Amino acid sequence: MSDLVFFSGTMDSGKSTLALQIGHNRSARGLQGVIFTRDDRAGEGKLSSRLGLVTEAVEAKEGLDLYAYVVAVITAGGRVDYVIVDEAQFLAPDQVDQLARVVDDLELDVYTFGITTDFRTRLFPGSQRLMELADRVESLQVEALCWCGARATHNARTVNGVMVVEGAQVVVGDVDRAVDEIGYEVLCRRHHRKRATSATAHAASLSPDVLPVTPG
Ligand SMILES: Nc1ncnc2c1ncn2[C@@H]1O[C@H](COP(=O)(O)OP(=O)(O)O)[C@@H](O)[C@H]1O
Ligand SMILES: Cc1cn([C@H]2C[C@H](O)[C@@H](COP(=O)(O)O)O2)c(=O)[nH]c1=O
Repeated sequence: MSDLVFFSGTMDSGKSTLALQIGHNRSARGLQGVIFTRDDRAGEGKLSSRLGLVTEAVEAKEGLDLYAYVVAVITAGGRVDYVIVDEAQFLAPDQVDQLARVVDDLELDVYTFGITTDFRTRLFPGSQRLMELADRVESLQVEALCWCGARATHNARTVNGVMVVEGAQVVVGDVDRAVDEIGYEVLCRRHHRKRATSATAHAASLSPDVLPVTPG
């Protein structure tokens, strides 16, 4: 029985690393997969992890029919044993339906990886459709942490270290950007609600208002 699996987690929780590991373990046993990605930080047609590993992938551009692509590979004499999709939050809902068809009609396992919610805590359309259709939704074992030490559950977008709540849903970026660039920071829900990033929390702790009063 084949499955559509959605591995979801915050940014920086090891999703791309796991995608690469799943692909590696299968190819080490002679299996062949199709790897899709969309808007990876490393560039078009790349699946990259912060651990430094990167592999070639098919860019799942807007309008690419993922089911038709896999069928075309098989029709051309290629072998497909499984499908991996990274940055799956960026897929259109139709493309997720096409992946479900790959599972049901071609009887292939499809492993998808992505963040569920955007910087405003709203579901990405692709992630919403995955949660609706997936046979299994799996959380990553290596949890990312908020600056306070709690488990990070949400993704904040930052400019100069300050959390912003206006802007386009999709802005490709990373968690370790220079302060003057648009960046991201993972936070627990409490600190996402309070818009308290590590930079603003650090600044507040240094503020004279909250410094302990010393006698004399
Ligand atoms: N220098 C490092 N040493 C060990 N682990 C690292 C290092 N840099 C990044 N990582 C690990 O890589 C994870 C991010 O991996 P990645 O697959 O790129 O995440 P995601 O795809 O979820 O954004 C981090 O959570 C951390 O566990
Ligand atoms: C929260 C949020 C993120 N993004 C972008 C930023 C990155 O390019 C990817 C997530 O990649 P990762 O491998 O999980 O780190 O998504 C975005 O476009 N909009 C957002 O709201």
